Amino acid sequence: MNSASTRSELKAGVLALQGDVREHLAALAAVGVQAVAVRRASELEDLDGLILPGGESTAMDRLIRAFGLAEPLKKFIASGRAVYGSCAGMILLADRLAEPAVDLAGQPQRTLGGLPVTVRRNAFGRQRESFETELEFAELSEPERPVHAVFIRAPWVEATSSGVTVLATVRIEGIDRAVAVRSGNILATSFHPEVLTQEGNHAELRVHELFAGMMRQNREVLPGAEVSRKV
Ligand SMILES: NC(=O)CC[C@H](N)C(=O)O
Repeated sequence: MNSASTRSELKAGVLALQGDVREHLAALAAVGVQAVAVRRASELEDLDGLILPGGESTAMDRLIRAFGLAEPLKKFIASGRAVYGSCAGMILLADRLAEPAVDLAGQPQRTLGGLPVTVRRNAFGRQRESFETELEFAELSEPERPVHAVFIRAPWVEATSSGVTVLATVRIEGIDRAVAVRSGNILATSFHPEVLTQEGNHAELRVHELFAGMMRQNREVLPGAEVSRKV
């Protein structure tokens, strides 16, 4: 039997259709999690968790539909296993988009949903398309040490429903904008802790550690829940 609950090592997938897949695979490996690229529904079966990487959410949405992955991914998210979306991944996890992109046929982009928030794409405006800053981030190890956060045409969380915890904010024009949130098994950040700095180190590994902790906790909450883990 090859189910998540019978393996001692945590195993996480990174959706590998588009975006910064390699960086997330490397960050997971760096925190001691077995990491695999996911392109097919069958590859979701024995995972403890899944990362939706940064990239371009409209392109990812198109590829998700083209590969028949929308329903399997929605089921995975609903199964309670840990899911983490960075940047475009946050957009894909949002239940609602403030201003979804519209394709040539006039169709608004769709999301997978699961995270009960409203997300605004490319929210920081032209002057701040890409920037780096130090953030306070709740729930991380060494909470007094700020997170080095890299934002690239990033979204923010504009509104949250109850049950959503805001873990980090950035103050823009006097308003604190949520850039890291958690709701149950779902974690999302507007920024990219997985990217490499000029020194070749990950910008931040503690977010992936938090994600690994969510996977570990899940194993305790859902011991031997093989049936519900099947996607
Ligand atoms: N770095 C990113 O993932 C950017 C997200 C991108 N702006 C989008 O809408 O999908």
